[in-house]
Amino acid sequence: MRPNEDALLVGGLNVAYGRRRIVQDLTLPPIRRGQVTALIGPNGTGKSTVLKALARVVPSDGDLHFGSADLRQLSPRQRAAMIGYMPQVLPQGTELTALESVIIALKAGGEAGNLERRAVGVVERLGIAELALAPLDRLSGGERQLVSLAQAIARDPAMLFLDEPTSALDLGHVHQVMRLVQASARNGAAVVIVLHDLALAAQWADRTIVLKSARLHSAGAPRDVITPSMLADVYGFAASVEHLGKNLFIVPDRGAPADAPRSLS
Ligand SMILES: Nc1ncnc2c1ncn2[C@@H]1O[C@H](COP(=O)(O)OP(=O)(O)OP(=O)(O)O)[C@@H](O)[C@H]1O
Repeated sequence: MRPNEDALLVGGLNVAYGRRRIVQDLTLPPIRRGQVTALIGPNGTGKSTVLKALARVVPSDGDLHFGSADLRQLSPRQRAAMIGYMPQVLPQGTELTALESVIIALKAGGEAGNLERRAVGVVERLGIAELALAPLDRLSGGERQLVSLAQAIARDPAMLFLDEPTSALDLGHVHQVMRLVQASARNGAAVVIVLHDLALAAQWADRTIVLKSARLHSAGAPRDVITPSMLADVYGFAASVEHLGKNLFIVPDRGAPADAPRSLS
């Protein structure tokens, strides 16, 4: 693959859990700096697995390049400095405070200086300064998600990979987080965000990548990709779709066949 200074290039990606192959020979369109790319698709279709491979938290084969950097060759410290990753399932069983967890995230990337002040700045950006000294295990699900996002963005990484970062958040926090995610992209990060909420993807994403059975189904601007035929083909869901500016309305078809349980892809 030719280096592209402005994009993350993913080619011929293979990921397995033990002997179970999940992703085979997946090539994605360039994931550009400065843009928010939404990764969408049904349950079990491989979105989190792809994100983990990009974040280098699971091993993979294939090409993963960001500019001239081969992501598969990065040391743990280089990886931590370049990549911010927020997992779908948040770690449990830690007595760390929110602030300590952000300081650790800064240290992992080799940051020096007054890390406490930096960490306070990060939690303030997310509006969770009052949680700074709370042990993580005593936070609510949504609060914990906000702290996890603080850890991911703390180093202002060049690549930000977020797995359903708003799934536990209320309406106000959802939009606060999406504004922050968009600002990271506009500051030059390549952002990939797994979302189930297609309206959110339409509102905030510049590009959309659709996975079906761990394969690339389609990609492009949300209004070009989120269409009735995609919903039928990928989700088995009959609906009409209206894009009004950045707002998306999905109206299920009347008389659509009664929902039979659908097997996971
Ligand atoms: N640690 C694991 N070990 C074995 N199989 C796994 C593991 N994690 C995920 N899988 C399997 O890999 C497939 C893809 O899972 P993945 O979590 O990537 O899907 P997803 O698209 O993110 O799903 P969802 O939208 O439900 O979160 C599923 O069949 C799942 O059962």
